[in-house]
Amino acid sequence: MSTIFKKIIDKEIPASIVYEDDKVMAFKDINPLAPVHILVIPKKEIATINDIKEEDKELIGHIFLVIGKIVKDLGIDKEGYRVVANCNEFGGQEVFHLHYHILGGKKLGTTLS
Ligand SMILES: CCNC(=O)OC[C@H]1O[C@@H](n2cnc3c(=O)[nH]c(N)nc32)[C@H](O)[C@@H]1O
Repeated sequence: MSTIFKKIIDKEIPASIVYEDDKVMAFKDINPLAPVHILVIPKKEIATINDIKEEDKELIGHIFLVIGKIVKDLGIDKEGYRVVANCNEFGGQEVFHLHYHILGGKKLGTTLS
């Protein structure tokens, strides 16, 4: 089942893209919860963390290197930021296309639940 993120990948709907290569895209969250709130997604349609396969390990590693590049480009690498991935209902996942949230730009609270 296609998601709204697939439409963003296919440029069918707009997004404020901050990074793109052949395997990964990053764009600003439409409902930012912090001064910096970016979503980093694989272009490959992987629904949740549960669906990541052995064959995806290079891709997942690449996603984290892209996160490292984005936070450096934004100048928030040293002050700090949060990377969050939600899985399924209890994890609060709303869009079933794997995505990593980068939250930063302010001191974030410690509540993790
Ligand atoms: C709530 C955490 N669980 C989750 O699944 O996060 C999905 C995240 O995707 C965001 N979002 C939804 N639709 C769109 C859209 O069309 N465009 C953009 N740029 N972001 C979107 C939403 O605000 C949420 O933070």
